[in-house]
Amino acid sequence: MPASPNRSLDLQELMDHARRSERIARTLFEIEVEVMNLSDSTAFLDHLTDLVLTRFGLDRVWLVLTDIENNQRLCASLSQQGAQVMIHRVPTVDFLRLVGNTRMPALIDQPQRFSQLIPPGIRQHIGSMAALPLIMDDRVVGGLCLGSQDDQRYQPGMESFFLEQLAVKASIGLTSVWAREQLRQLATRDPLTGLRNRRDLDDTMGQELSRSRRYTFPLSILFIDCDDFKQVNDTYGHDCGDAYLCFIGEQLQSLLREDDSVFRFAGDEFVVLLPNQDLASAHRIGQRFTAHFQDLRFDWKGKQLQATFSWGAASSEEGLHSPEKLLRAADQRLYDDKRKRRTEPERAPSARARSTGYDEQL
Ligand SMILES: Nc1nc2c(ncn2[C@@H]2O[C@H](COP(=O)(O)OP(=O)(O)OP(=O)(O)O)[C@@H](O)[C@H]2O)c(=O)[nH]1
Repeated sequence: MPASPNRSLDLQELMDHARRSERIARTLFEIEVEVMNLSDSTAFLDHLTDLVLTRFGLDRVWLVLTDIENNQRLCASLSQQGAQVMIHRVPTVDFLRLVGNTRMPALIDQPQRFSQLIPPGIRQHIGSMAALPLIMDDRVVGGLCLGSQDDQRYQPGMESFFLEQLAVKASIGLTSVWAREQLRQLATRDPLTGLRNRRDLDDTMGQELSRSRRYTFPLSILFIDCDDFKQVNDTYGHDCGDAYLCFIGEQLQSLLREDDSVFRFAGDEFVVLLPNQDLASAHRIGQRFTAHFQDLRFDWKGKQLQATFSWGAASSEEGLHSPEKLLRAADQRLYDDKRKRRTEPERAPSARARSTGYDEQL
């Protein structure tokens, strides 16, 4: 029996709908494949928002993050890594009041009523939007927001199956990439100072030495050890000692170029890696550190403490081509320096011998 005109139209509509669904499912799959192996949350979110924006022809895509504790660290990490994604912070109570805690996409065709969810600079461009809940460790941490100038594109009650899928994929992806990032952080960072740790130093030195051989440039290091640090702990307590180490780490880091890195080697010892710098420039940098700390005081509850340290330099240009040889040579020179400073204080006065006129000296 021939199909009635109405029936063939329904069938056509059905087929169009099926094709459209297939295209969306394929695009979602392609996006998932493109972001699944990214190694940090910045790359993941930058890439994801960019792909969603372009592949689905949206006008704006941004991230809303609530003020729960875990988000502070995520935000700090995103800003440190120079994330491009637009991030809008919203108090948790306001987010849940506007979007609800149903874990379903919120479809919004009256953005003026939801303006708190939209970064001020783009409010005039949003006619309708979808806020897809982002869930990490079973908590709503914010939303991936898709905005269109078209005020009909998202309307409450419309079919949202693919938006739900995108919300789940984004949540799973972000949770997994953030967990990997945290693990990496634990493995390579010193928990007290936040500096790179000794394990990372071993790996990085090996890589930098290979690079220095391949491209024939020197790799130099500075080994730094605080003077009389035990006295800081004994006099002012362990908390003060901890803060003192953080202070030294921050100061060293602030004095270095982008290519150079500072590591906490152990206790009160730090190592600075100077790729493409010869022994003479390592010496200049060591002297610069000493001069910088001479004029600086560490403030501990109103007491002004002077931080001093000894250092030794070593370089691959001296024929030291393994991490162990470089570290051993620099460590030996550091202790020569320390001994000299103690036996000949007038040549290199240590903090104990120096009169600074400040409240406290070490
Ligand atoms: N507060 C604090 N102290 C630490 C930490 N790690 C190691 N220490 C302490 O650092 C001190 C290092 O002492 P020493 O190796 O004798 O070094 P020093 O007192 O600087 O003496 P010299 O190196 O000879 O100038 C020890 O008392 C350790 O307990 C830490 O993470 N925090």
